[in-house]
Amino acid sequence: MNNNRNDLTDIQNPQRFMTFVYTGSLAIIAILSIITHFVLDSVIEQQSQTGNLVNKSGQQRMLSQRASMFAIEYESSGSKGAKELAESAILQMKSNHAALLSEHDEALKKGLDSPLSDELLSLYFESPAQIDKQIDTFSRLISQSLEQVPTTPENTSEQVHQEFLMMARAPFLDALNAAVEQYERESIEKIGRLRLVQQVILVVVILTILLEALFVFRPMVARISQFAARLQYEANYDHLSGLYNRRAFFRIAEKLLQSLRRKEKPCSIVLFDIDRFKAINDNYGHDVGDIVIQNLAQLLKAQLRKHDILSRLGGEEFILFLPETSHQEAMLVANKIRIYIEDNAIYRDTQDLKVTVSGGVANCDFNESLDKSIKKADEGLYKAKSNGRNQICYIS
Ligand SMILES: Nc1nc2c(ncn2[C@@H]2O[C@H](COP(=O)(O)OP(=O)(O)OP(=O)(O)O)[C@@H](O)[C@H]2O)c(=O)[nH]1
Repeated sequence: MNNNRNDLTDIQNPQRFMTFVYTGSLAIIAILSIITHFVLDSVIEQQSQTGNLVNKSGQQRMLSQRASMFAIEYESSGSKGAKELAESAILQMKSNHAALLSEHDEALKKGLDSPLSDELLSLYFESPAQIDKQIDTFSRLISQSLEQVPTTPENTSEQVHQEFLMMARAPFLDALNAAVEQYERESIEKIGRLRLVQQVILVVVILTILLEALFVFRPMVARISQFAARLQYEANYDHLSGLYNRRAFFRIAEKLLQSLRRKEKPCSIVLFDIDRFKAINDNYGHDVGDIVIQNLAQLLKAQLRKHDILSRLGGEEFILFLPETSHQEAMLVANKIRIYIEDNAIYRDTQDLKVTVSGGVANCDFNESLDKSIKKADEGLYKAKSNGRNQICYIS
């Protein structure tokens, strides 16, 4: 028990310490959870942003085909509806193009590097794709074609028609296809990187929880158990002798007495008190007095049966509850102990220290309380002291 006491005394304020450790650990988990939440949030945001880019770039392909298809229809039929649909497709195409390049334009305006990858920059601005330029040319050609009055086939500008048709079929469509594929590739890479970050954070959170369980919660639970064990020990045991204290003695003896009453079995009380203990303290010091108490406790314990109850009532006074023992038997036991103590040194240093004890015996009357029986034993002890000490007296 001493070891436990040493372990616990290093904590000045255990309640505050445990609250601090507990809330600190939970705070770390909370912070990591918040980070995970934000990373997840940004994965979702990125997913929707990249999805949007891929979608817009895909739309460009469809719009180029749509614009050329309705422009041809307008040329051949003069349908106003076809003209409007072609114009709307071109407008939508320009607006998508502006949206796809908005971040790039913004960065250039601020004198910063373009956020677009080298591959996309090349697709938009360099030969052979030059999407930026091709969109411009394509929309201009479509607009020119729509400006013709398509009453007769002769009015149709064959050259313009051929040009945008060629564009819509080959280089422009190929460039737009390449852009969609590039956006898709970049989107997969970006989300892959974020997923990796998210997985790393998840592993860190799980590791933190495991480490906290091992190095914070486990030792904390061990300390709480030690603390509870210590409290329980102190509530029931006398710190000097290691015997039951007065409170525990009464609780256990009362219970035992009730059961013996039911079985109508006898039991006895013995009170022991060291003779002239004050002189031991005065002559050898209080520390030696303490050792005498401890040694006597061990000696008494060694003399008793397993079910006998021994307690230090206080000072140099000990009490014994002997179940299934008549007062005659109790007198024999008490005298045997008294003689043993008288004959053996209780403390050995430069010289042997011997002590004697006086005792009082009473039987537990089933019609009386435990207190009353103890009082009688105390009268016996008083009598033994008055008669010259080192003797046991019985009071009926
Ligand atoms: N060392 C030590 N002394 C204690 C402890 N508890 C009580 N005492 C001392 O025990 C002594 C008891 O003295 P008294 O009650 O006068 O009795 P006594 O000297 O034993 O004399 P008698 O009982 O009449 O034989 C006092 O000096 C107390 O200070 C303890 O835990 N340790």
